[in-house]
Amino acid sequence: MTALNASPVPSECLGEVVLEVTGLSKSFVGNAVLQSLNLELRRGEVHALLGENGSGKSTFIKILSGFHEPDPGGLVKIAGSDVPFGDAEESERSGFRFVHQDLGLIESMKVVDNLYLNREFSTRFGTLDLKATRQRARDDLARMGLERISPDATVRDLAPADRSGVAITRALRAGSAHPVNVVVFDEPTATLPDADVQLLLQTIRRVASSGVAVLYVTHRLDEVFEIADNVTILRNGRKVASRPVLGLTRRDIVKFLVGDEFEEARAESDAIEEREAGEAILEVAGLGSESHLDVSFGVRSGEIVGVAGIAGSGRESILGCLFGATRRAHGDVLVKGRPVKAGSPGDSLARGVAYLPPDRKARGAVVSLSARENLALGDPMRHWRFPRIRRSKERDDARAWFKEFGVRPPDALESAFGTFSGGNQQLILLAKWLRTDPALLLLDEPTQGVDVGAKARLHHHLVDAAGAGAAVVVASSDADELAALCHRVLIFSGGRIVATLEGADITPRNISIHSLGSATEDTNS
Ligand SMILES: Nc1ncnc2c1ncn2[C@@H]1O[C@H](COP(=O)(O)OP(=O)(O)OP(=O)(O)O)[C@@H](O)[C@H]1O
Repeated sequence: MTALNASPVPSECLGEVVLEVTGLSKSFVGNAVLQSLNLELRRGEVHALLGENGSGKSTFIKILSGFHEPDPGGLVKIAGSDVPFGDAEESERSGFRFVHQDLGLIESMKVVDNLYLNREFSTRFGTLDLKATRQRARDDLARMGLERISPDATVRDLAPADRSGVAITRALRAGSAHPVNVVVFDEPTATLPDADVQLLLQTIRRVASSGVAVLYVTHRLDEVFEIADNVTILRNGRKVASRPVLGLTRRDIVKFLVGDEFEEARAESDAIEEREAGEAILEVAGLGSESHLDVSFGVRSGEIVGVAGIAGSGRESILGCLFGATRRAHGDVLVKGRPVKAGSPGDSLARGVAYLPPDRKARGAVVSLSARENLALGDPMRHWRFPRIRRSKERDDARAWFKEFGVRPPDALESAFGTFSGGNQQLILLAKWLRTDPALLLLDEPTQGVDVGAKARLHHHLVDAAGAGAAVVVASSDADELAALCHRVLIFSGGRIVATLEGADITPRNISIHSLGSATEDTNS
């Protein structure tokens, strides 16, 4: 067995219970978000943790990491010893390690510096022993099967999976005084392109087989079947299932996840159908930017157009550029036949363009304002009647959107945006823009971190918006999402549109093949 730990676990210990969680609960101001959770994790297993948005997954992880204290009465034991609550150092000492979606790497620095920031090895004269530090980096990366990563590479230049690999290596680096027992991955593949997902899953498998238990939080069901031995499913803070993956079907898992809403969510998703396209809403001609070369396309009223492509293809930045959030070097963007000024989000907004950026916390919302206030930001004067804004009308309006979108908790209108779970934040932001009846809706990764039920509801709202006459453009790394939603899919590669899929040709497989195929041609040329 490969030693990832400073003190490797003998192979006969594989299968031993390493984590025991008993009766763990957590309430926020009387709202019970985790209720009497019992869970066991064994050495060598990958244990998937699933649950709809707001079901309590992050709260559980935050208790394990020492960030939250649970309600009295719960117990967490690791390798037989009680873990004290509310103390991050104790959590690390007990052998918990965490790899969050936000990897926490300093992108402008080298791999070696990220791995050992403030933990370099020193010579006997007290100076830094750079040679020894670099060798340790090489050894630690090799233990993870990541020999391909140079300690001297700058993190920014690494492929996305390798960036995750560096974060994992850092979490498990040798030389730590405390053994590693449980590694928690929080949606590690959410922002990874398909091609990188496999590489990362291999690394995670390797971590588990070294004798630690892996807790793997995800919304992607395919990954559960690919990597997990066991799965636990939370609904509304309660465990509804915990069992081996073998023998479960995708349908079983979805049923556990959404309960009775299952048939409803499916029916909504099936409602997506072809519609007659109307007048031209968006016309893009010869657009060029730092990441784009001569991009031209149009979108008509009633159409939902997808944008696909691997990382670096131009897919991630085209919508921001159309909206004016980033620089346009040349080319024209017309909305309803009238030119939109380059680099001017204000002009785009004035023409009825709404933009949902991919990074909702940094650019999409004001996290300290309430959900109601964030909703109102899209159209702040809607309830203005001289001499003031009618707050009760604004509240009624927000309540109706919460209900319409199934935001949870349903009565938390006045809670700070930052206290909502990731998926519910996304629903609130989408509602904020749909509320403005935009002519053109530009959505970057609209369902990242959104669970299956909410995703179907969100898609349903987009279909409705298109049905009511909006033009919708969705850039997504999720081929299933584009295939389920779009009338047409533009495939980007090397900053250009290299293929357009329509009708029956829009399948997840075709989207992936075209995205990757064009990328290979580009590399060869
Ligand atoms: N600090 C807080 N104050 C009040 N309520 C909170 C706080 N943190 C979380 N919650 C609530 O607890 C519930 C569970 O949230 P949690 O973040 O654990 O869900 P999740 O399963 O991780 O969801 P997602 O998949 O969307 O990330 C949510 O209803 C959320 O609004």
